[in-house]
Amino acid sequence: MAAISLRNLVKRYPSTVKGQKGNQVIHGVNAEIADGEFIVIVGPSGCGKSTLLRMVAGLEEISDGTISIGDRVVNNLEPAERDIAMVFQNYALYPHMSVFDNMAYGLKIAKVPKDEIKVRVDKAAAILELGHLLDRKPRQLSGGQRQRVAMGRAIVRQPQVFLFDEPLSNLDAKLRAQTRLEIQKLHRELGITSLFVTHDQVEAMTLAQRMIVMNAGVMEQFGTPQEVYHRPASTFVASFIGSPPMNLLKHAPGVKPGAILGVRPEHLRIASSGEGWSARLETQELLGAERLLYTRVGEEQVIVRVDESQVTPTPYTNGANVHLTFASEHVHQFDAASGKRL
Ligand SMILES: Nc1ncnc2c1ncn2[C@@H]1O[C@H](COP(=O)(O)OP(=O)(O)OP(=O)(O)O)[C@@H](O)[C@H]1O
Repeated sequence: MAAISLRNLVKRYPSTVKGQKGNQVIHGVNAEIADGEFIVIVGPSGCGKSTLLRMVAGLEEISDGTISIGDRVVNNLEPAERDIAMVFQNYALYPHMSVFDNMAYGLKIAKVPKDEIKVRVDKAAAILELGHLLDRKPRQLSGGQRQRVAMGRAIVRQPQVFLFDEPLSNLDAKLRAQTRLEIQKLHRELGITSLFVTHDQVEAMTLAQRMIVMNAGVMEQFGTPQEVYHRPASTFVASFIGSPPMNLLKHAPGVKPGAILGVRPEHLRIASSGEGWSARLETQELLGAERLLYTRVGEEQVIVRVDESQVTPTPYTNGANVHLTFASEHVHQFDAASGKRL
């Protein structure tokens, strides 16, 4: 196991057009990751999260800055010398090999003795409940089972660091939720420092001990899921984490000039009369246990999320004039120009 240190990390891809400047996709990322931590790197498509992970893995050259794993700077080390194991989105299993051989392959190459290989594969198979599938070929497995074999192959190597690149995105919603729990359990048992890339904020919130929120190659925030949800560092983080996203208003009553006021849909209350912002209820969606109310305050849309079990005896009527209130501790203020938290 090992800590990971990312210092002033920069990635520029060379231009494919001769004479043109390259494309910078990572802009000076700094992060100190403790030994044994589970870190999720989250952000929208194209924000640079895979590039960041691949730089740690040694699959992409580092343009500037340093990466350390444990007490070694790894910038110039080959992937095989970095003591990491990576789990990919497409599992990358060998189709002609059995589950056992897929898990054992890396160890065979590394010339680990045969009986030691058997001990390690059997142990990983037991942890992942793959023991009864060791003779099967990948095509005879379900997507979730293939995913576990890919994890097993990483575990048997007993690396210092696990790197996961969207490993759950090929699974259906139910299996994804179940595999999330398995990954959490695995991390509790093995305690190996892990970097996990996803574009899915629910995956990030539920798996991360701390999360790195990326936007256009910049680290917008590095914090626990609670910090990121309760104290988003920018309007980007505020609207990326949380569903539906935080309401961000420029013109509502009480918003200072040059500022943006943020309040989450779940922190707004709705009443037919009284104090607060005057709003018009335009439309609504019933999600089961919750209802989303789409209102308009002046020119701006404000979404309110209400718990269905607390619906008032008077039904919410589209077109009605309503009042929105919120507690002051739930208000977030951002600078309108930079988007940063004030
Ligand atoms: N080999 C390359 N050459 C040039 N540009 C690249 C290369 N690989 C990636 N990029 C660019 O770098 C940026 C970051 O890509 P990256 O794959 O890291 O994003 P991502 O956040 O992982 O996205 P996704 O979730 O879609 O996989 C993108 O703008 C992409 O177009």
